[in-house]
Amino acid sequence: MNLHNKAVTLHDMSLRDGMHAKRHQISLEQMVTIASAMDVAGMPLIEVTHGDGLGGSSLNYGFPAHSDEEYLNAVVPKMKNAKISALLLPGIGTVDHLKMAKDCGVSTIRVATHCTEADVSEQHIGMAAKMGMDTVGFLMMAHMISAEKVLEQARLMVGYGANCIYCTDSAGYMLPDEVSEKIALLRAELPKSIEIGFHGHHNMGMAIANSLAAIEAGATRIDGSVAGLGAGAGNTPLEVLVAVLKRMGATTGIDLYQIMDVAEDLVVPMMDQPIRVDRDSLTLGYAGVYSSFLLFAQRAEKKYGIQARDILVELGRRGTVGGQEDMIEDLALTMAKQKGLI
Ligand SMILES: C[C@H](O)CC(=O)C(=O)O
Ligand SMILES: [Mn+2]
Repeated sequence: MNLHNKAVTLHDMSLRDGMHAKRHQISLEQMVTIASAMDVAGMPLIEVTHGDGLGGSSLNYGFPAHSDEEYLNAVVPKMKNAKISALLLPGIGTVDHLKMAKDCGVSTIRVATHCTEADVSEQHIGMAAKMGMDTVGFLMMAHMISAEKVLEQARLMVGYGANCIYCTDSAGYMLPDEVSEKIALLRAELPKSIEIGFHGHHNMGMAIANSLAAIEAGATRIDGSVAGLGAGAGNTPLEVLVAVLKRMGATTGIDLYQIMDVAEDLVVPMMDQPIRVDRDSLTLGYAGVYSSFLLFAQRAEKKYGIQARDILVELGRRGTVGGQEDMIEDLALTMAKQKGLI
């Protein structure tokens, strides 16, 4: 693979996807300290919001330690070079949330939909683009559909005004060949002015390999998390990706030793549990399940005595997608009744 002199924009998720792993309980001080250290290390883009994006605070998704507005107002003014992004899932985040984020100084808005539902992003993408924001269409659970279907949905988002399209492996299910196929088709068929991005999860141990496959196929924006802090087995560990890209001659603008230190000294000590490929997170990848379902399934295991792995396999078999968090407890209850446990 020849990535010599290839410029890659890395985008940190530890303070947004990592919110899932932290049950949305990151303090303002932790947000500011970690974001500031990443800024100094040269991280160009950092995402800050509830794990489920703007407006995610709810019984269904979990109540955070602070509101999105509080997090953004704490972090944005402290950034010297890094830009701050916010995620928005139409139906959870509203147009008012979008305006609030813009007023707080957010520069990049990432409008996320299930991979077959790009049509619900028209209003939010349209408004973000009109406000002059870097506007990203983020197609989640992209393993569930063919490359041609991803392209069809991406074209809708581009038509609404997105200047960048993400192929998102929310379940950490994809293997490098699938990433290559999907990214290559997007790159070949979308206008050259549209950037392509990839967001991976490490549930099958493939996050670095998949990110490299994405770059080789034409992606220029790659998501990851310092120390991998993210849902499931976490996101692509950025300090590792920086080291790999450096060895391959690609450029990220990030200082390797500084980002290693952010991972080791700031992010790892904040983890509530090790973020690793274990039997439950591996099951997410193997069965193609939305990564943020992990802690919900583990809580249901404690409550109803059904193994999280069995719950996750059944969620995969049923083809559940993001937004169906309330089904997890319901399913565990049904399984427990069937087994005569309650
Ligand atoms: C709301 C999800 O956590 C977005 C994401 O990071 C993914 O689909 O993966
Ligand atoms: Mn994710």
